[in-house]
Amino acid sequence: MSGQRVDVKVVMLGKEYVGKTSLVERYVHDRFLVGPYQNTIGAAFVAKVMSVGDRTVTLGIWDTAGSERYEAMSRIYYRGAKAAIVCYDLTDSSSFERAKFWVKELRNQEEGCQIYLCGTKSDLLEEDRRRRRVDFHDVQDYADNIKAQLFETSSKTGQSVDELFQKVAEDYVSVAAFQVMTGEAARTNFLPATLFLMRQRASPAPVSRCCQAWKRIADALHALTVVWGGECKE
Ligand SMILES: Nc1nc2c(ncn2[C@@H]2O[C@H](COP(=O)(O)OP(=O)(O)OP(=O)(O)O)[C@@H](O)[C@H]2O)c(=O)[nH]1
Repeated sequence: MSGQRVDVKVVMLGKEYVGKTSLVERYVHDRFLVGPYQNTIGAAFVAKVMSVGDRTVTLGIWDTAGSERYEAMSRIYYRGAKAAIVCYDLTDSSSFERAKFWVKELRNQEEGCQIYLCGTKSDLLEEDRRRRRVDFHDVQDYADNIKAQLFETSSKTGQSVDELFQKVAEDYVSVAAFQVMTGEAARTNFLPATLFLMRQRASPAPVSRCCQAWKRIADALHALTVVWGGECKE
């Protein structure tokens, strides 16, 4: 990991053999490894620096093991993730059921995590349409329901792989910009709201002029303290 600062924690989830590692390999190293399948054990981490407009964003990608044997471990890796790429194999309907399992988990455990559904191995459908086992429209309806984005990719040809990760980074940048904006709004609204509260609290009880003057000074000092304290918290 070499202590690199990561902007977005991304976790890859999905049944074993759906092609999570191949997706990461294609995106990070632009290659497709052929040869005997090697299942991931535990999880693997890789960071990739990319650009979104004039911003540099570092994605920290956790590639988890799909085998149910490692399910408990995968849970550790999605903690605090800003984005989850939930993969299923377009030629294997059971892998889509497993994807739904992960979506449910994320919805229950990681509210702030943006979900990207990814149907893998689309090249196999190019070869033979009849191999499709997961209907595009069904998944699109499901994705709309859970407010997820849907991609169909091929790590073999590279189809839509860059687009998927680019979207993850772009969404991160726009959400971060939105948070800065709303943070600003909260700060600018803070002052008038505080003063309004101070005014409510300062409604005068019948006291002497001298007491009133001291009270005003005390209120003003208190208002300053509250405003100052609020600004420091930002
Ligand atoms: N044709 C084709 N085969 C793919 C594609 N992606 C992955 N595969 C193959 O599918 C098998 C599983 O790929 P992996 O990337 O290892 O799958 P995984 O989801 O990481 O598997 P686990 O580590 O067990 O969770 C390998 O034999 C890959 O070569 C693809 O886009 N097209």
